[in-house]
Amino acid sequence: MELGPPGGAGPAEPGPRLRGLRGDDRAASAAWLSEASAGRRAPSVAAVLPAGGSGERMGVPTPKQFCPVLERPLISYTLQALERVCWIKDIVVAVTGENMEVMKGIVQRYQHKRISLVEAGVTRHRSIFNGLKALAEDQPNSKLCRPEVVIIHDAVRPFVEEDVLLKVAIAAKEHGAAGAIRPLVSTVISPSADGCLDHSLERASHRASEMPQAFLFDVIYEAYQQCSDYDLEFGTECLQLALKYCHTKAKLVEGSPDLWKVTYKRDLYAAESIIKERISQQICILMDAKEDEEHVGRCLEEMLKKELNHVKVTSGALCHAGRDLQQIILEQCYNFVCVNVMTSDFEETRKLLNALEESNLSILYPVVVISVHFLDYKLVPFGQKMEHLMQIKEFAKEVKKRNILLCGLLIYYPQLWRQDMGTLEVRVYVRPHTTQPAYCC
Ligand SMILES: Nc1ccn([C@@H]2O[C@H](COP(=O)(O)OP(=O)(O)OP(=O)(O)O)[C@@H](O)[C@H]2O)c(=O)n1
Ligand SMILES: O=C(CO)[C@H](O)[C@H](O)COP(=O)(O)O
Repeated sequence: MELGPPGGAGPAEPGPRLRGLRGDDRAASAAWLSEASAGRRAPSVAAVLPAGGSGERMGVPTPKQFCPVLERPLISYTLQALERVCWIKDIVVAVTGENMEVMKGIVQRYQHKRISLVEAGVTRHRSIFNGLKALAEDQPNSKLCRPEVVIIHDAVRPFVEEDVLLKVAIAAKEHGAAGAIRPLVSTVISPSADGCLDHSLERASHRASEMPQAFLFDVIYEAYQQCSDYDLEFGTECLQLALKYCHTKAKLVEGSPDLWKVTYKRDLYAAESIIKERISQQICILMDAKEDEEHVGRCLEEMLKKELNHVKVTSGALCHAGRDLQQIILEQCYNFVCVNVMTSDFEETRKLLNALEESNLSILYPVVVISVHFLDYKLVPFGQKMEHLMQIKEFAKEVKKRNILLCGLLIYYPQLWRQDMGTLEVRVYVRPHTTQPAYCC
């Protein structure tokens, strides 16, 4: 079952995040990515996401991959993380028949791209095998093609970044198999049948195996085809299958601490706080000037980019940037700076507020909107400008009822300074401590 536009609409921008890659890794990644973006023959890569578990350890009726975190199902964050990676061509998700409609609804609601759904199996290995089968069968009606490299990633590990995906994919191409590892948090011990300690493992020489893992498709598919029923039933390690059935020794790649698997209820709270932390680092700047126009607004944008991790900019009047904005809201951006260069009214800010209200984004978590205007005393007296801008108080009172915190920023910026953009120095705190709407100058 295939969802999303045929051929798979790629993400808007490649956005490779090569942070953390060094020396040879960086060179290999750069080569891989430049081939991918030039449409040349970079290895084709697909991903399989097992999402057919019942989440017994979580102890809630809803399988954990569908549990809401800030109103959005956990699996949607994982899909978002994978579909941002432009060189992953197809994403095959294994879901139980019972949850197939729920999953289709999620794909549709959050407009996930390049997704195909297959029926899960009774164990994780069987679910993964079903995903691989869908990629292996070159069926006439299928848009899926057999990839050269396949990434396997649990649906319940939402914080996977492009750099680790790239590292395991590159290592899999070279070694046949690769997987992310982490240092052990606790020592692993082996109990004997009488419940006493038999022996303990030396912590420093063991590692926790995490996800993502990547394989040459032919290696892991062969391993699953050869796999005994016992291993399909009780096995927990795909790297082990590649070793046991294809004699392929996996390359181990150091992963980040955020790769952990959501397993217990407390993990949902941890996931929520990581998402909130990321939200506070994301900002959308809406600028009513055109992209090529040099203005202090651009200067503000550059400064924000230095301070925050994810800055998105949409330029031009909101009526043109509407689709961009819908997408940004869909990706759960909660901080907006509306820069009014061309006008001194609130038309653009008002359109943004309307779009936010319609989206219901602020139901669970407050949205912050900063409306920025510029002042030149010589052209308009300060008092007059302030009086005009004080209308914002009324808007702010209104939208605060819907959990949108609106405030204004008036920047003194005379014509004289416009030749020298470097003179502007503003610090914008996108999560103001006060919820009192005001204009600061
Ligand atoms: N028959 C199964 C069992 C598990 N999984 C998936 O494999 C991943 C990792 O498994 P795990 O954390 O063990 O998930 P659950 O089996 O759901 O959890 P629990 O063991 O607590 O029941 C999850 O994305 C899960 O949905 C799967 O696709 N098919
Ligand atoms: O960490 C992993 C890879 O090694 C898997 O996520 C883990 O093995 C899944 O196993 P289970 O479904 O039993 O939690």
